[in-house]
Amino acid sequence: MIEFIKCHGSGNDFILIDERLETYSFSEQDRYDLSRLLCHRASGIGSDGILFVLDSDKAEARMRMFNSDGTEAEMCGNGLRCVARYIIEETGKQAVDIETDKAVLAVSQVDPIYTGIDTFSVAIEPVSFAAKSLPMNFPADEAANVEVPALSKDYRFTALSVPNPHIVAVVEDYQEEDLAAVGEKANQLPDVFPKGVNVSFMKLLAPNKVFVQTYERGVGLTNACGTAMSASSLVSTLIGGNDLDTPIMVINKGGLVNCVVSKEKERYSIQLQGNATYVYRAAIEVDLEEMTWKQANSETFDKEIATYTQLEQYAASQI
Ligand SMILES: N[C@@H](CCC[C@H](N)C(=O)O)C(=O)O
Repeated sequence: MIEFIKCHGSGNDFILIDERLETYSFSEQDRYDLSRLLCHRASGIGSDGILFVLDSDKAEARMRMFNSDGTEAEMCGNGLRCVARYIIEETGKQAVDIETDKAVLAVSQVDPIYTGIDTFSVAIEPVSFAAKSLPMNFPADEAANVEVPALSKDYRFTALSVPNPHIVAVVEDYQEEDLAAVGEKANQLPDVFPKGVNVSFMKLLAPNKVFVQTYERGVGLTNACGTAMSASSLVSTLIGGNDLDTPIMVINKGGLVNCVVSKEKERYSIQLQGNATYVYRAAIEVDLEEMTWKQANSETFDKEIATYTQLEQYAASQI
């Protein structure tokens, strides 16, 4: 029997499982199997990934994030906001640290980005433009607004890790199929991106306002990707579209977030601020040998779902 919360950040949806609550004692294979079984949109619960919450000796808790294909990511921005809410509500503190794969990150509850939406801010770091940090095999140390001939002749990309790997193209307009095709191809080029890569198309809408959509490694097209919106905000700032230390409104297919890009002694960091909405809480019986599951009970969060619909409508009106 596994208890979980179905939640989302900007429509990027997750199954949050607190491994500390029960003695689940998942093995690495179990986490891989659970992700493939439960995230499946047709035969599972359906989600972009699973957020496992664990004990930490460095922070209030630890987050591990698995994509729907069972691979583990170094970081997940929208997911971290959901885990931030969970731990902040559990501890009653307004700010805590959460351990992630590559860093211990500060998270806090902040002023709402939209009326009635509890809002959480998470640090997105470390940031690196070194091609090897993704890793990306590229003839120069950095790939800033470059053509990647093996990938596409139509777009130019900037590569950065935050710390999961991203490439961002600034586009005027695009068809979703084009993003899907480029994203799929990028994740079939192990000679260029040995660990795969998240691919984003960003439109500059106005000063401090952008639209971002992402083909996520291990998932495919998603409503939003928090680390991608953070990476894109940084890229847009570097090309002069946005200001440092100023909220950038990032519209996405599932809503909107604010990203604040800062620079201290040549080091960039980003604050990603947005919703962490609970959709329902449930318990399921899972048989990992048979790879089957069945739902035992559930409780939905109707009020916050309804409030989030208003934010979605507002976001759509901003494009
Ligand atoms: N949706 C996430 C990122 C999830 C991981 C990504 N697919 C990867 O493999 O790096 C986010 O909100 O950042």
